[in-house]
Amino acid sequence: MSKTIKFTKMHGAGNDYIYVDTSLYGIDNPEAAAVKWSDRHKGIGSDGLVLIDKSPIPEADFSMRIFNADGSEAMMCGNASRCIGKYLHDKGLTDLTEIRLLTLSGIKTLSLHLRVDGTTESVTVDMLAPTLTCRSQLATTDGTMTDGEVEAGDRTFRGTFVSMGNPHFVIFTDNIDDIDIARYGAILEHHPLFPERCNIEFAEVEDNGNIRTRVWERGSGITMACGTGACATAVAAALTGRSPRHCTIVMDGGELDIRWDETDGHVYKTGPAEFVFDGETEYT
Ligand SMILES: N[C@H](CCC[C@H](N)C(=O)O)C(=O)O
Repeated sequence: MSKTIKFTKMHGAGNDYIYVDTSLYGIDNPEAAAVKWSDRHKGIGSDGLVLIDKSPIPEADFSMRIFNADGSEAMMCGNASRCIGKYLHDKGLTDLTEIRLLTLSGIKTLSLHLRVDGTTESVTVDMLAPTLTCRSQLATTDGTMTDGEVEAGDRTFRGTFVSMGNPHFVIFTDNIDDIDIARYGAILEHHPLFPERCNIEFAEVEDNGNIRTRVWERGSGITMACGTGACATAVAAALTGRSPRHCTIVMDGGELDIRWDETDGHVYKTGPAEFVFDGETEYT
């Protein structure tokens, strides 16, 4: 028995997702829906599927789940969290401009920056503190890696592990355009070093201090931007002395402002959130 589902397409710096309010539409197989709907030729086309709901606990206002284009569920999505803030406010589902969002990696606070007409121009998200030691996500003896060597096919890369709930491996290079990201990103995503697979960032610190970063996302491949990846890149750059704790991450789809706060240790990410279109699709 099929039913009509209303969805909204949005993107954060080009990282585009399909958003469904599951307080209105039950999606009992989100993994399969994510695969079907993300297909850019036979489906709606997106980097994945984001489900929004009311929070089941009083400590948060709303909740989110995120599924990559391959159907795998992730702990968190930085770009989607900003779009959720815009979605909830601009669709009149809340008049809060500080929204507590429950995710699988904790409660993130979204601070909306509104235009004169009241619509959401950009959003700052308290992404909480990074995790630098995580034996379940990094198979080293101590669960950490800072500028460590990893073999990937015919190349050796040096990278730093940072978890923002979801795992990231940040590789700094002097020439980002010299790296075949589709080839080496795919190898590294599935590297035995990463028991839960991994998001892979390739980053080049530019003369003006900005960090140009391209990303191969776990479960979605090359995307135009990755919010948690931008946070991980900024943390890895500060950790290894390549950048101060406040920097701009320049991704293919746009720029994200990242600040790793010295006082509370949290990472604050500010960036755009764009509405693309509302649509309907059949769900069986
Ligand atoms: N591919 C990621 C989830 C999406 C994160 C990304 N799109 C972001 O903006 O943080 C993972 O499997 O951990």
